[in-house]
Amino acid sequence: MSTTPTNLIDFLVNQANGVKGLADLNLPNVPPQYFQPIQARLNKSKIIPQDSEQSIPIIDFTNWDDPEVQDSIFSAATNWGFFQIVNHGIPINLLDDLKASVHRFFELPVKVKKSVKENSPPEVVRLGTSFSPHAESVLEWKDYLQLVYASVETIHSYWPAVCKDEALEYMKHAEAFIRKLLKVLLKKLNVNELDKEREQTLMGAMILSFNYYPACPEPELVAGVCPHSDISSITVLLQDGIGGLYVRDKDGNSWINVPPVNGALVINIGDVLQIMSNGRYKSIEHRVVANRNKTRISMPIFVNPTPDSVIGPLPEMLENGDEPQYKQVVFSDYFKYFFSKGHDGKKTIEFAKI
Ligand SMILES: O=C(O)CCC(=O)C(=O)O
Ligand SMILES: [Fe+2]
Repeated sequence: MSTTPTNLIDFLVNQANGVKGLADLNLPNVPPQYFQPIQARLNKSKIIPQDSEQSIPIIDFTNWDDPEVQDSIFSAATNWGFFQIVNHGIPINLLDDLKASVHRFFELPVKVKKSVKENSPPEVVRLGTSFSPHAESVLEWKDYLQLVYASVETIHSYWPAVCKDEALEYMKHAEAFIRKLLKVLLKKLNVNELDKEREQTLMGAMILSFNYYPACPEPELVAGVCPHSDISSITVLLQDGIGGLYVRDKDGNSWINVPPVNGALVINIGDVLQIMSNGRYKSIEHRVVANRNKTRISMPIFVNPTPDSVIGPLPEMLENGDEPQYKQVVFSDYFKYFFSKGHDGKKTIEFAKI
């Protein structure tokens, strides 16, 4: 019978087995390095039942120019910080092809993944497990591949062949959708034009991430992802049909499921847009639970500023005399701070608070 590898971090990280390699050993129990403290676990009493009044809004984007549609986006971003979009204009078959390519990538032999890990420049492709294995006290039950949306030449040189075409095709379509959505979100903050400089600040650096959560023998003890808010301006997430994403409720103590909706994209406001909107839009905490029987995948696009962008409340948000709640920060400093610790709820944004 298999046993837990003696040097777990070496097995997971250096040998590039990831938590998928651990799950493939079919151990009956989870190694203690994955045990969440009891008070941090998501038990049923903290989950709001699915049929309750409270659920994340679902918005049809077909007529995105229509003021009513724009109002519903504004209201979702203000009151929820999370919503789902259907009819976003990205062909459904591209979403399905992308999901298939994610499975293909993670099912590659470990030696191939190890070579991806060792031979890719980290500013273009990163393969990893958990969140910050060297900085966090408890590991997360997740592997990931991050593909930076760089120049076409760089993409062709470094994105892994098994998923390159699908990922690139998806990103080309997603980029057009993201520009429209940001236009709406900014228009509602009295910013009528998305000039080149603002575009760089809002969406100058995008990362497509593949998250892989293998089936877990003891899901109640672990976290797929611990509570955190994203540092992006927005995140555009495609999830498969398994489910497992939860959003913190306004009351602060309970969690609301984001149910998989076929063909939908889950949008959440990130810290950058909370800061730029001077707190009008909310970057809400979310987390992922592991599944006992099934592997789950999700594919977020982190729509980030370029590293040298300076982030702060938009002048338009201070015109009527409102006090700024946040100072100006360089995005690369904010990014470094986020990764210098484990996932830690809404703590990162303290870095920018006045
Ligand atoms: O897998 C998910 O549904 C969400 C993942 C997530 O929150 C993240 O990668 O930041
Ligand atoms: Fe997230």
